[in-house]
Amino acid sequence: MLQSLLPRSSTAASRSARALRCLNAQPARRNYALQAADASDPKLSSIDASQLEITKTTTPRDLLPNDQLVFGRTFTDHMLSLEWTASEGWLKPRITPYQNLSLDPATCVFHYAFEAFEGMKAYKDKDGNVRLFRPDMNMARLNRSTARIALPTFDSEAMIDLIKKFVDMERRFIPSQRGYSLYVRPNMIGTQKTLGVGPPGSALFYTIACPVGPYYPTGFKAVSLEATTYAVRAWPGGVGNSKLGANYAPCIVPQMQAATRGFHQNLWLFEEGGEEYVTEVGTMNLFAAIRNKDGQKELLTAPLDGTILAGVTRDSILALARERLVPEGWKITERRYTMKELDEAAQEGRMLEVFGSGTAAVVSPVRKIGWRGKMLDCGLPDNKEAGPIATRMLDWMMAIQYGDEPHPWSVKV
Ligand SMILES: Cc1ncc(COP(=O)(O)O)c(C=O)c1O
Repeated sequence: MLQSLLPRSSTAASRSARALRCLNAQPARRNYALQAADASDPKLSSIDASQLEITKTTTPRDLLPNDQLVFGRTFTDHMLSLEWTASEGWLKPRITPYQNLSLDPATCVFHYAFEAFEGMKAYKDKDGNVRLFRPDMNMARLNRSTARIALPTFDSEAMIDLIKKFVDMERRFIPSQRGYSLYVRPNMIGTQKTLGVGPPGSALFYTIACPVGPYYPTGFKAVSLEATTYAVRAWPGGVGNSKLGANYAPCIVPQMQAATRGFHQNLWLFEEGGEEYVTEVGTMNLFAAIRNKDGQKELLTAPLDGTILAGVTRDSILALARERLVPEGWKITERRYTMKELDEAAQEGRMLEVFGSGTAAVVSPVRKIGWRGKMLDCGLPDNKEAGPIATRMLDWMMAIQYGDEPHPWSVKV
């Protein structure tokens, strides 16, 4: 047993030593986020983007009519790939025709879930320019995720350059209409052929992309959530703040069970000291707008304590709220809050609105939350599908994403 836990090479040994130092360096309780991957050996994370080799497809795909685009079903012509080995680091980047991977059945990703991914979007602006939204945030998060599972880290800037080149090659797949975009899925897997449990000696980074339509083709649709009280998604010291494939498969059964009771999604709680803290939804962070007991309007969301994903949309909404809602008298808070607190606010008529935030929908208004046999009314009038804050946030975010409002978050490819 001990043998199988030992690193396979001195490079792997120094990588695990660094990872351990990261873990041991965690200071106070509840600050479990791993350090950024800049602790890694620069030689093993550097990428030479100038070596990019491009092989264009000879069989370009037909474009689907916009109304037939389904998230994650149809992909573009090409993919970006980079292989990594523990002895050589990142090898020459390649853009090739989209193709199957060929991996040995003993490859470690299939057995021990060495996989981390990202989700980001490219938008076409009114002048035809293609724009990525805060790709630096996605790459920083992927580096944190891969570092957590002993996969290699990488030079974010060079990777963004490569992703820009890839997205630019696929620009014909991005419809010009407002609401459409290209969903970009960077992914990293451990590719070493071994059943030994240890840090992978080789890895593959690849990025694929699929054109997607507007999340709300006919306007907002508010959702219902069921607070899950019999299962936990993440816990202090765990990996809930990493975007690992292994975090998603276990969430499907509670999601299906919520669906059998008529809810759109389940809401993850974390119970501690007899309190049930609100954390996040399947693929969204959660915001609640309440009038607090002092009479002030407060927009609150769970803190980055290691148990939730640090959403790029969450961060953007917080920044916009601090810039644009605080002058209107709002208090913006990242703090732990409980179902009891939401229930009280709902009963006392202080619940203003609740919405999820994520790359897919930007904001997803919530009408009600089922919790321990109760149904919390989140404050939306029956004839409305979204509250004013969710509506304004969507407008503000889209203006930046589609380049209508010049902003440093929107990066031209
Ligand atoms: C678990 C989880 N929480 C939150 C989010 C929202 O993150 P982002 O705003 O970066 O899309 C996602 C989506 O990636 C997610 O999978």
